[in-house]
Amino acid sequence: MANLNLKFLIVALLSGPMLVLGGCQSLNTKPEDSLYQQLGEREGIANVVEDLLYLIVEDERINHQFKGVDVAQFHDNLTDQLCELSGGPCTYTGREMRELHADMAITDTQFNALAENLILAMEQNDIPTGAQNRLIKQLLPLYPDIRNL
Ligand code: HEM
Repeated sequence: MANLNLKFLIVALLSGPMLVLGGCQSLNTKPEDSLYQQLGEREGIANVVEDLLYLIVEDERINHQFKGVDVAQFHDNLTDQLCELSGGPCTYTGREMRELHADMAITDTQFNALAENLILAMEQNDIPTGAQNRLIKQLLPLYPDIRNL
């Protein structure tokens, strides 16, 4: 998993699970639910971000990058960002993505590790697979800024 290519991850995330599990979604999710609602609104997103933080701390591929980070602020800002990106009534007020990550020399492996942990955190919070895929898709445009490309 550590060497997983981003493209492979995305293709796997967007095609495989959707095809295999897409049919199941309709059993427990109303099609008109917005992504924000499927994530459990701001409270649900805050729970996902909290679990993501625990997973980051355990993950030796990326935890060194987070030493000294203000955890409460990180939690608040990432929650607002995911809330806004999922169509919720939040406004991300933190610093711009490129500026924040510019000095971190983030690799593809590290980017994928964070995406993988976010998916695991969503799994832990019983977020439907289709909603997981849709959130990851919303994050893809941030990739060049976070990788400083
Ligand atoms: C889709 C991927 C990512 C998203 C959406 C994202 C989002 C964010 C957001 C919203 C913040 C602001 C939090 C704050 O104000 O404290 C932030 C900060 C930060 N991010 Fe990311 N990030 C991503 C990937 C990564 C990766 C892969 C790493 C390192 C492996 C990383 C390391 C950090 C660190 C260390 C900070 C704190 C910077 C500081 O306080 O100066 N991020 N990120």
